[in-house]
Amino acid sequence: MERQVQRLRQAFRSGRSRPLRFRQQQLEALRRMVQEREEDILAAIAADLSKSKLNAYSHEVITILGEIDFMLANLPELASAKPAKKNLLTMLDEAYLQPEPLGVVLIIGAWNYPFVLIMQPLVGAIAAGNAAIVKPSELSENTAKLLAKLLPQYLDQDLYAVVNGGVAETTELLKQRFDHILYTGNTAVGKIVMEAAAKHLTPVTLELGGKSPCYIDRDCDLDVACRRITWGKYMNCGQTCIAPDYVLCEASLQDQIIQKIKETVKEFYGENIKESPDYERIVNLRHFKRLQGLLEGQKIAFGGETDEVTRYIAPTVLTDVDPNSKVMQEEIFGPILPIVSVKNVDEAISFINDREKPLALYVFSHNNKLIKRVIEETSSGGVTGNDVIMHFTVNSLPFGGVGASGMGAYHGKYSFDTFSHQRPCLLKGLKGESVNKLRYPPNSQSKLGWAKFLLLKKFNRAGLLTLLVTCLAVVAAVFIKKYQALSRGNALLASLVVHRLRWPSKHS
Ligand SMILES: NC(=O)c1ccc[n+]([C@@H]2O[C@H](COP(=O)([O-])OP(=O)(O)OC[C@H]3O[C@@H](n4cnc5c(N)ncnc54)[C@H](O)[C@@H]3O)[C@@H](O)[C@H]2O)c1
Ligand SMILES: CCCCCCCCCCCCC/C=C/C=O
Repeated sequence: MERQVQRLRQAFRSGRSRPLRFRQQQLEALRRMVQEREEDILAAIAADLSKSKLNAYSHEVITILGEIDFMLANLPELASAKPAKKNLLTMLDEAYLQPEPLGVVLIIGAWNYPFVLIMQPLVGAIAAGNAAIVKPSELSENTAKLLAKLLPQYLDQDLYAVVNGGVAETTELLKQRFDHILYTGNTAVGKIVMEAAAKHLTPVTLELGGKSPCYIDRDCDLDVACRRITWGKYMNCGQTCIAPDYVLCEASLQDQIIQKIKETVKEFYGENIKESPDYERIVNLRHFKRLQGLLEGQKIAFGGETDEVTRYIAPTVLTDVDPNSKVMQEEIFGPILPIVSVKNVDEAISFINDREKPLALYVFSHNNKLIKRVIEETSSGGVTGNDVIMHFTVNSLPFGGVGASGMGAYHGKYSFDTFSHQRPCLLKGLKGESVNKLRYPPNSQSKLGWAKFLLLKKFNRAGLLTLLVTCLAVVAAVFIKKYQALSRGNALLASLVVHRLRWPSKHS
């Protein structure tokens, strides 16, 4: 592994990944890969998650094609130097921010959206001019194998590599020095990644999880709210980082919500959910058993059927859930939706704030003020009001967590920024030493006065007077220079000009 990282570092140092044309070519190659190998990609995702190819396309492929198109359209602007504001001491100089690639970056993906969670960060890393190693999740082994086969066929092999494997291989990989690590997965492993990164002072982006709450207000269109929640909760069989984890609402709303979600489940997946091409399965037996455990002792409003052989768990709603029960202690990451009743919005806000900061927060209400209030008085990675999941699809919004749900963010411009260093540059000329004397020793009270004026824009009367005299001296010097030049050229014309120049001074 050490040699692999060294090989990438050498290629990065050659400077090959930096020219914009090269980055564009690699992104175009990535797009070609997605288009030409679409069938293989959909088949791999389908095999990993028992997902229909249509769903694999709309959940994963669309996102990546959109991200590549965005980067290709915006790369020149994103990579360009941005002028910076200057102070009085540097107003004649050039100040700007120059984005530069970080070097060799590591991207570790999770299994639940195995293609998106590797490819979307990779697009950002390439766009920003880095070399990259990607480590797909071993739990989504079909997509992992396919990525290891396809990426080297389309991308520069010295700059981009795929490492496959589980804990042992990832542990070995994390011993190497990287210039940035973007990790997607659970919080416990996030801590392991951060600890390993700290040994090399490597910055990290941690895309973690958490329990994303969904508050439904009394003043709300429950039909619409329940339809949207049903879609976001049971998509990918609940195995979505930003799925609404649980519902908070007033007790009087519970029965209606249960009824409406039940009807929507039927509308979406039919009478026989097991037969629906749109309903996925739990990724493996360990997660299946974990989810079964979360159902124990709960009041099941509907759903709850399980089948170990196919790892099927029906869309399920739990009612009157005790906030201290197990299902409310860990991220569910499956098709189980607990409803917890609260007295009002104040109690909902306290409930959210008493727990770790979630990755997403959802509020449904006709009352915009209430939505804004919940946003104002809580914290979460992202928010969608009156819908779920959809903030993920807006690539002008950074995607990431806060507190226990992660740090840093990506998507669109934010991916480019995550994998770049914004290098501050100040370019000065070699003239202007008279001004520079102000900062050279020996120091004096008057120099300090100038420094205060130039850097803090603070001045006293004496300072103002000195400034006025200096300005006049500068103006006089310019006039004298002009006069001398003209007198050398044409004495007659010069005398006329001098006459004119003198004229206003009489009246000043
Ligand atoms: N924020 C996001 O964008 C996002 C997206 C998807 C999933 N998630 C979160 O991820 C979690 C589910 O993913 P998961 O963790 O089950 O996925 P996972 O099991 O696929 O693990 C994620 C990655 O960590 C690696 N890994 C596992 N154990 C490790 C160890 N001991 N040392 C080093 N690396 C190790 C795996 O090989 C894998 O590549 C959920 O909490 C979910 O909310 C977050
Ligand atoms: C025609 C339907 C288009 C629907 C588009 C919705 C796309 C949703 C994509 C969700 C992807 C979520 C990825 C989340 C990662 C965390 O687990």
